[in-house]
Amino acid sequence: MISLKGLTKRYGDRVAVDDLTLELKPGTVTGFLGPNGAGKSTTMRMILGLDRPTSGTALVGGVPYHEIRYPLRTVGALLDARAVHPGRSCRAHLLALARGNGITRSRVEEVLETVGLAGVAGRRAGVLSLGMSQRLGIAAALLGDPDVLMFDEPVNGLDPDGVRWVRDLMRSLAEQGRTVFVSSHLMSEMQLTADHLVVIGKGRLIMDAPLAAVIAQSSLTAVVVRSPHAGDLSVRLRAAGIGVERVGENAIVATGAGIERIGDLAYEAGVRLHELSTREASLEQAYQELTASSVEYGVQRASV
Ligand SMILES: Nc1ncnc2c1ncn2[C@@H]1O[C@H](COP(=O)(O)OP(=O)(O)OP(=O)(O)O)[C@@H](O)[C@H]1O
Repeated sequence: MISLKGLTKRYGDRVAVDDLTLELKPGTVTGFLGPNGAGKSTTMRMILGLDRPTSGTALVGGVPYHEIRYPLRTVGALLDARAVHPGRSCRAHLLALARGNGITRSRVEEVLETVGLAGVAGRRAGVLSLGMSQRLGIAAALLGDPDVLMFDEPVNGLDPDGVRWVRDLMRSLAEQGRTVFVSSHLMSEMQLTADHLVVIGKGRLIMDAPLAAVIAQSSLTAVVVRSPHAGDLSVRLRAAGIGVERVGENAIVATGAGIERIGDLAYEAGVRLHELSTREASLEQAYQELTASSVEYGVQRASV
């Protein structure tokens, strides 16, 4: 479990993280989303004791990171895959981390196997591809078999098989009851991986909700209705405050209410239905709506 209370970081007069209060639950993959510069890495760095909060607290399993005796056995993290001594082999890098945390040699071999680096364990970290470096970073995070795992952009540089492997790994870590906190800009991937989402913009919390709720609240999530009495039903739905768009003689797209409510209203109105289905927004669409006013470093959309 990770708990943030009023977590704030200022650099001069710039507020990188602004009063974040959150609880990240075990058994869940929580996706951490936000535009460039939103404060995701700074938040993760404060949880790991690498940056000092200006105010507020970040606790892992109820205590600040610096009070944890064997940190790698409590929280594993991948922040910057390239932050490894370039002259050290993969195995030597992991052995050095293991020694400081009371972790066995055999565990090093085990995680090398898990991340698919056993065959190149003797290779120097400095000559690894970005994807292999990511795998080494993930191995380091897994080393202490921790209950809490944090990954900053873990699929960066991975090929499609690697991306899928990370997705399956995150899911299985959560299924084992661990707390998994992962940042990414790849919305399609997050939609497949995360149960819960935390969205921030300009350091502030925008949303802390289950994935399904984030998608449901999008204005692009709608209910599609086909009925031979679409006109009558439109009047009825509008009277109930529901957004209605006619899309052809017999079809309606309704927004602002769930499928159950629309079905009930149709039933009450005695209107026969030939289709009642949900058209879900993608996470990408929901995310864009949520963060539209928080994008600092965006480019203007090209008009075609
Ligand atoms: N050491 C630092 N000194 C000054 N400003 C910093 C420092 N580290 C981060 N910042 C600023 O804090 C803000 C948040 O940065 P951060 O790297 O946490 O964002 P992010 O959400 O991880 O972005 P990205 O998606 O681009 O990785 C940015 O405006 C950044 O310029």
